[in-house]
Amino acid sequence: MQRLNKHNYKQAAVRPEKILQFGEGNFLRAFVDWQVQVLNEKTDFNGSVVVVQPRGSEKIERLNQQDGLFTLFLQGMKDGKPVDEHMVIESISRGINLFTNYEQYKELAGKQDMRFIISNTTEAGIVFDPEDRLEDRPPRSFPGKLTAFLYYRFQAFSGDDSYGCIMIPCELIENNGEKLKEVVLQYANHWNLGDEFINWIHDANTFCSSLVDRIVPGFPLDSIDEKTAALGYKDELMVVGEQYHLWVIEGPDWIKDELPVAGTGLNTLIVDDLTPYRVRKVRILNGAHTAMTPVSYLYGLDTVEESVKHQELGVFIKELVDHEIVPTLDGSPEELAAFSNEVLNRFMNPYIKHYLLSISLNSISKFAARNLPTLLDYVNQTATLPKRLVFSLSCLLYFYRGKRGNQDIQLQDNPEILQFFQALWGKADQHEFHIEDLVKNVLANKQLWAMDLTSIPGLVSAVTTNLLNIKQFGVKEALKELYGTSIK
Ligand SMILES: NC(=O)c1ccc[n+]([C@@H]2O[C@H](COP(=O)([O-])OP(=O)(O)OC[C@H]3O[C@@H](n4cnc5c(N)ncnc54)[C@H](O)[C@@H]3O)[C@@H](O)[C@H]2O)c1
Ligand SMILES: O=P(O)(O)OC[C@@H](O)[C@@H](O)[C@H](O)[C@H](O)CO
Repeated sequence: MQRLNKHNYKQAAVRPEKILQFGEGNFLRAFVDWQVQVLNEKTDFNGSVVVVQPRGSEKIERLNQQDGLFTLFLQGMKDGKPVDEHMVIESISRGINLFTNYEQYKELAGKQDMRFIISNTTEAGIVFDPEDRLEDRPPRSFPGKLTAFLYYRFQAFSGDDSYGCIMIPCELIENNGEKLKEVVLQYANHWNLGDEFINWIHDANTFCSSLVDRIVPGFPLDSIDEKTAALGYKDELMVVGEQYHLWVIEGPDWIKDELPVAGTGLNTLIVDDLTPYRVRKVRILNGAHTAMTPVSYLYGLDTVEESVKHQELGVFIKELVDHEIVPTLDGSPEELAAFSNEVLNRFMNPYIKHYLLSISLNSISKFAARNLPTLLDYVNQTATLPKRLVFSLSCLLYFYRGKRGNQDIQLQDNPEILQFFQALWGKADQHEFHIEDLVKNVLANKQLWAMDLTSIPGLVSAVTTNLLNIKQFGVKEALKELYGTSIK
């Protein structure tokens, strides 16, 4: 069977290269590159995307072997109806391998049409690396690469303000635009690029913060044979996402002229302040994902859909959202309720297998970022503990023991975190350590939580009780114990 590329499929329309994209991953392809395709189809945007890989190069080679083409499956509810559609995305013109073709990257910086710079380099990507140098081909970090690109552009146009860029980072961190600008300026100083360049960064360039929302489980490993047979070609870059999408971009109003999303049907908003959108999305959607993962996985389930449809866990998750997350948020209760219902419906998407194990990547820092603020707000507001969130935290500690029954769990987190838990559980399992000591050790670790959680009244005792029940009777029984009786 032939591979998807321009010879076997069709040559994509040649369009000016207006967007540089840091990230070849599933999410950006199913979200940004799809949106660019919609803009090209429905407006006079007429632009294509050049992709560079923030780390490594092997995926860029794969992208070029397919001439930037890939198949996107969008599956889920749209306007109240189930929709299962697929399309070939043609908006990527090429990928540049920064290790072998760095000159192409420098040349691109000098092209007049280039205007937008988009990134998704995970929560770990927007960092300063003092070892990076301008002479590196390429600098290691994403902001190092970006600063070099902006400097080549500044030089190519002799500092002309008309040739600045609009940066729209998609990393799920607070104030991603501001953070990115800060690190770029740090490099500009570190590399002594001069005041003129620094002024040009301020005056000619715009750094927008943005918030993204679309569930993208990625490559359809489970159904690849079936999908390949139906398509009639091989596609190593196939990607599956839900129908729902939201992109909130915090930036000046004039961006609407350059990114003409109005009237396209895209749920892309250009706003003055994205804080309310970010807080509710991260706390409700990501918070529920992260909180359900250790509970459901240890219960014996594998996917989000199974969890929210499960007789007992479905109730647990809904109550966790409705009674513990939502009441801590500012905003109209009706709007928050509508949003959380929509999220739970999206989790029930029958087309999408979203594996709990894939969500479990870096669960400790995710719990700290997505659920701990809720837990603290709840305690401050009610002077009681949110029992479901605390149960989730207890399951999380047990999850990091690395066993579901007799099966090993493929834990994915920083090696130091894994070693920390391994050492504690080793001692607890050998009875050298009481469970309460393990709990105190974990909750007191400021490197995990940026604070000492043992100071929260009653938390050590509640987590210890849960953990003893989980260890002795399993999650199912421990959950019943939590509710006092069996939950319906
Ligand atoms: N998949 C989703 O449903 C979804 C939805 C919204 C947001 N996100 C966010 O996207 C990220 C994952 O992206 P994906 O789902 O496309 O996964 P992916 O593995 O396909 O892509 C990850 C990308 O991040 C880059 N990367 C990883 N670590 C990096 C580092 N330390 N420095 C620089 N670059 C790095 C990789 O090179 C790759 O381009 C997560 O941070 C997640 O929060 C994902
Ligand atoms: O992608 P992660 O690993 O940071 O988090 C897992 C999910 O919570 C996340 O991917 C959501 O599906 C996404 O944020 C929805 O927009």
